[in-house]
Amino acid sequence: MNSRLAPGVSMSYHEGMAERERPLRGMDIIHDSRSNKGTGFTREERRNLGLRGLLPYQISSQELQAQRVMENFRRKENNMERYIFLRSLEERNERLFFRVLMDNIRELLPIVYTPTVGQACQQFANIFRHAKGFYITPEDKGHIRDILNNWPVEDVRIIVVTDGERILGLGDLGANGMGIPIGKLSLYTAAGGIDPLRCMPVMLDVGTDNTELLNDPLYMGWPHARLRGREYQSLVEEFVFSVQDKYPKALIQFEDFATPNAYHHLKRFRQAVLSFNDDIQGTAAVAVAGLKAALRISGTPLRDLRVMFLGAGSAATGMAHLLTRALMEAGLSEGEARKQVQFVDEHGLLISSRKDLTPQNIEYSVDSEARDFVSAIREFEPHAIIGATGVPGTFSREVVESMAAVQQRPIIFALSNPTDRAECSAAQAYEWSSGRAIFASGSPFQPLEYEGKRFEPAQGNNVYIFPGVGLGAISVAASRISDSMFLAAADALAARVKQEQLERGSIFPPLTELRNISLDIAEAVALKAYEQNLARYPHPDDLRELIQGVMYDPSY
Ligand SMILES: NC(=O)C1=CN([C@@H]2O[C@H](COP(=O)(O)OP(=O)(O)OC[C@H]3O[C@@H](n4cnc5c(N)ncnc54)[C@H](O)[C@@H]3O)[C@@H](O)[C@H]2O)C=CC1
Ligand SMILES: CC(=O)C(=O)O
Ligand SMILES: [Mg+2]
Repeated sequence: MNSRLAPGVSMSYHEGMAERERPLRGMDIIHDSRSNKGTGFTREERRNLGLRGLLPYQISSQELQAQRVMENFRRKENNMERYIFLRSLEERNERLFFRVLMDNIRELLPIVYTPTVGQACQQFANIFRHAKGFYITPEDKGHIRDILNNWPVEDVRIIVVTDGERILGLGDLGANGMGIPIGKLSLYTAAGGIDPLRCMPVMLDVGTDNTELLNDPLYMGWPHARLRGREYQSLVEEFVFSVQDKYPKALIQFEDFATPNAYHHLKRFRQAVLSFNDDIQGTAAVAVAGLKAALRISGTPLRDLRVMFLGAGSAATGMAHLLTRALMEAGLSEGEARKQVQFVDEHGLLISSRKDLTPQNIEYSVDSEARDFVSAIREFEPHAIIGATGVPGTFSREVVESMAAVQQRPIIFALSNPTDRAECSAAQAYEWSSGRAIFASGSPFQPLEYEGKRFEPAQGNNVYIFPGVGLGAISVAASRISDSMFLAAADALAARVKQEQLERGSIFPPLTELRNISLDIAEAVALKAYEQNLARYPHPDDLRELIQGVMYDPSY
């Protein structure tokens, strides 16, 4: 039993959580999205809360309201309209929004998340209706702790923060990137069962180098070139330590930072603060899980696995790092494991003589005659290629055919988001490999038929990982997040893949299982936290029951 408690950290998840809630009545309750039930208020509630006369007569069950929402949703003409519709629903009736999202996750995920959320970020200023989330600019320097008091919640547990510089594969979107923390946190609630009240989306609005945005009169961010260097780092530092002071139990998820900053923040804060980088670490866990499931199809032992990454930025190097750990668990030395991983980036194979390698690249650089992607594939004969470039078309026909020539069941992960940035489509991967590819993509592709056989392409996205990691970490008040937790998360995810799914070529469990997947991952992460002496709450009698007990239920 571990009962080390940090200052400000109480003995259990619920302790200290009660917010000073003002009793609402009448129109105020209807205008309060957290309390509002719309036509769902019962006759008695209508009498007691001063609602008589303010609502149409009929009382709708939440199920009926959800049905009405989905009918309206499906009538919308395009995905942006659907996105706006869902966000507006959230502003009116938060519980109904989450009910609908949880019950229709397959249909709604591509709207609140990739690909549509990418488009929503690009048009953020045009579709803006209602402030959501917390914005920090360089003008707040020295005052961040103060202004955090403006946030109306006393006990925040999950913060997703971005500075908007690398939004999906769409580049620098400045303050418009706020759509990403908002979207990720919707999934923390829908998949990870985190009460939305405990979630805080944050935009570190340090400007943008996107001149199109700077010249757009509708752009709403701090209208300057990006703050860089020391001033930038010290703003991030002030933010992190202000959050620690105000919310000592909160987990900070860094999201969509440009790679040098992503690694800088990870290195700077991972030991000091409960935090992780989703693009580096969450993506890594989903990739390792996907690879382990794919090897069940191809029959290759994990210790033999050779992987070639296209792209050598935060996502790819994060995956390589965790994969190396997984290979070491399978019995290889670190040196042997690294030899089974290679990278190709926009300048070709990462060879030791190159002068442009980052610290994360150098350890994987090789001595080879091959330079371009296809010749590197022919020489290395990888079992898997994993794309994280943000550049569509980079898994060309020649690339896929080369993979099909060296492997009977080539593993092809085109992980870049949104859909129009994917390295190749599902149809291309199946067609160019004569139906032999084991395929996954960051954004969803529809099921398809190839030569009479039905394929259900899997979505290899960190959405399978971060909600469970966050839930597990905060359920036991972990003091930090370790690599072993991500390996445990990957194993918990891979364990949920059933044989019949593998037969349809799908290497991740159905998205409809996201809540149970997150629960499994949370349990695995929490167990690791106890094992590594990183949990600050005492060990409960039944860990799974404890975690399940804190999961948010939007029903009324
Ligand atoms: N599926 C998922 O869960 C996730 C997907 N991603 C996606 O991964 C992509 C990359 O993200 P980061 O690694 O953070 O970006 P990054 O900018 O750090 O890395 C991009 C890498 O691609 C390389 N590259 C660019 N053009 C290339 C080309 N034509 N051929 C080969 N390599 C090329 C660059 O040299 C760089 O190494 C994004 O599209 C993002 O949406 C990121 C995180 C999670
Ligand atoms: C999924 C994700 O985190 C990304 O594309 O950046
Ligand atoms: Mg991301």
